[in-house]
Amino acid sequence: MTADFAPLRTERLTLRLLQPEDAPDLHRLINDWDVVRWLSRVPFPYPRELADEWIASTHRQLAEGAAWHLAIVGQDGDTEVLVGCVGLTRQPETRRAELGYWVGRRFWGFGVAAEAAGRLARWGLAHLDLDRIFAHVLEENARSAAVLRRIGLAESGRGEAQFLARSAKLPVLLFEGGREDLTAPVPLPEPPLLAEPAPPDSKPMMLVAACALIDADGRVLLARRPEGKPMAGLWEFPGGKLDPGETPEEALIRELREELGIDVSAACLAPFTFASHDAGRFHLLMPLYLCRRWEGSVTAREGQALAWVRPNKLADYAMPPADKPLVALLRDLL
Ligand SMILES: Nc1nc2c([nH]c(=O)n2[C@H]2C[C@H](O)[C@@H](COP(=O)(O)OP(=O)(O)OP(=O)(O)O)O2)c(=O)[nH]1
Repeated sequence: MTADFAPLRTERLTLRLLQPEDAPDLHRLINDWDVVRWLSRVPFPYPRELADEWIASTHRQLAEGAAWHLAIVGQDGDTEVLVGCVGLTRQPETRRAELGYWVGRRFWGFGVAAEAAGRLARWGLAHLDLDRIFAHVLEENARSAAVLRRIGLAESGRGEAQFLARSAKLPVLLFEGGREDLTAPVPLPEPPLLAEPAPPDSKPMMLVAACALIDADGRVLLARRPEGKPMAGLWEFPGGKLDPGETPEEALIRELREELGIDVSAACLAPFTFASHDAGRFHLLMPLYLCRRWEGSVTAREGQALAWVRPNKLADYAMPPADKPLVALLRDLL
């Protein structure tokens, strides 16, 4: 079974598919008691053939959508260097996945694990059907617990896990987090204010215009919030924040052209309903329009995933909390 995966990059690292040629380096790095003693499912000594088998199995699991185990590689001049591995394993029948990683001893102390694990976890929440990431670490593994905290997971309890290399069940700390915990800190843009000046202790109001595009079959277009934005991975109605001085219709015409490459006229935007939602740091006010006519064909201009969804299937798509009441109204209408 062959797998395909576009490498993920971070400031210093690349996360890519493991290749058969990585086996000797992988074996050298992992066949080290100081690495293996912290890992639950890895034997010690680590047989050389196991490196080949493991690499082949990562391709199978990735092709099946069961797990994404990747090589962490760094750059030493022009040479690529294997540093460790990081993986996400889907828990069957849930929207949860387990995060795991290890880093070769000579690369410890540089923040590699947090950089790689944080990147893969955020990618998973943005691109796979996941809502929660969990992990466990040996109770005495303070270094790894610190990594998980640094990427945004919080301790959720205690348990026990079998540690193969130690032939023992040992106490572990459980960690868990969702997209609100794991989103990389993205500075929140200044929300456009509806009325100025606002009383000093009131929440800023963010005005966002959104549109349900409806095709000839009565399907609704949803777009997936890309990695790096707050709530990455959730599905939403196309649209965005109003620029200063814009009307909601002008903002939508601009956003639909920028995001989807289509031309819509104000006359084709029918006001439908609105969301008024306490979003924590601001209050979101979002008029939702319906649009059945546009020019051009809908294309993902910003690399975002798009889905044309039948009204009775809208509930299968995880959406921001503000959208929930809108979806119910839309389903009743269509
Ligand atoms: N477009 C859209 N935004 C939504 C929906 N539901 C919901 O809570 N929001 C929130 C998410 C964000 O906090 C806000 C939209 O802001 P955004 O950052 O995506 O907007 P934008 O396209 O102007 O983004 P940017 O230029 O600042 O990157 O509204 C929805 O269905 N569609």
